[in-house]
Amino acid sequence: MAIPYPHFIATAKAALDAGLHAPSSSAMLSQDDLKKIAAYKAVEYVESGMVLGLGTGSTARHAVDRIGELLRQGKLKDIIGIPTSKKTHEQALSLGIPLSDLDAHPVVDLAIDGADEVDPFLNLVKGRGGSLLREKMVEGACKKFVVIVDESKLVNFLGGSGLAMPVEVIQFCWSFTAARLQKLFQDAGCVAKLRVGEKDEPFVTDNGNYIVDLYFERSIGDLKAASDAILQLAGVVEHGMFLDMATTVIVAGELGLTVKNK
Ligand SMILES: O=C[C@H](O)[C@H](O)[C@H](O)COP(=O)(O)O
Repeated sequence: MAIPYPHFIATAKAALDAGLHAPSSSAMLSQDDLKKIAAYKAVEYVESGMVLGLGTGSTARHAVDRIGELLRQGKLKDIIGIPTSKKTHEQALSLGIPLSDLDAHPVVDLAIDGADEVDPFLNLVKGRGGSLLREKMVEGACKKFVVIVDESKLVNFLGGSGLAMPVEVIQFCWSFTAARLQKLFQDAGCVAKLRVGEKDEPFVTDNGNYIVDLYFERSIGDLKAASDAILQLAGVVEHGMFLDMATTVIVAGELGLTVKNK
């Protein structure tokens, strides 16, 4: 059940610190406000001394900002951040968050990150912003993975938004790999497209790879089977389905906050 904002805001110091005031109507909250509310709620899970996975994207950015702020205020101490992208690395550095990596810290206490889609079983699609491989490595190594979304990210089934399901592929013969991916899901009406960035050049990930976006007309059915089939293709590095990884999903919606636990 959703916690209505007036109640949440009256009881959550974090939201007040965020400069969010009890809304007289939900119309006062923008999508970015919702992302920020979810992010600040997630940061309540952070304790001094933790090794933290720092997510990527417009929602996770608020959580990283908040962690930096609490460190500056001395309300959090001895945090070590493991960034999931170059962009987050830069953001965390600029905030003075001490950073490390999985080589030095193979066990991560808690990761906080956004998602592009969340299904009713807390399976996710991630990577529409171009980060997925490092996210999957860091979030796969964490004891607790808190996902933060606004309610527009909720879907009945993965791929159900009609938007991309990203697959990171090596550059070599990417077109061959894209064709094989499309064939794999032809029953779901799959169309595979190379992601392009600025100047119509292929988008290149932090790891020097390309992304092939898969679009589905229908459900792909068994997600585990789909995941295994994708990963079996030589040329595929990783895909954006995060199955059975999230331990908590915090959803900020028009009517309030909902916390879903695995
Ligand atoms: O590639 C990007 C990451 O997977 C993001 O966490 C995901 O796309 C959600 O991003 P946003 O919070 O900007 O919607």
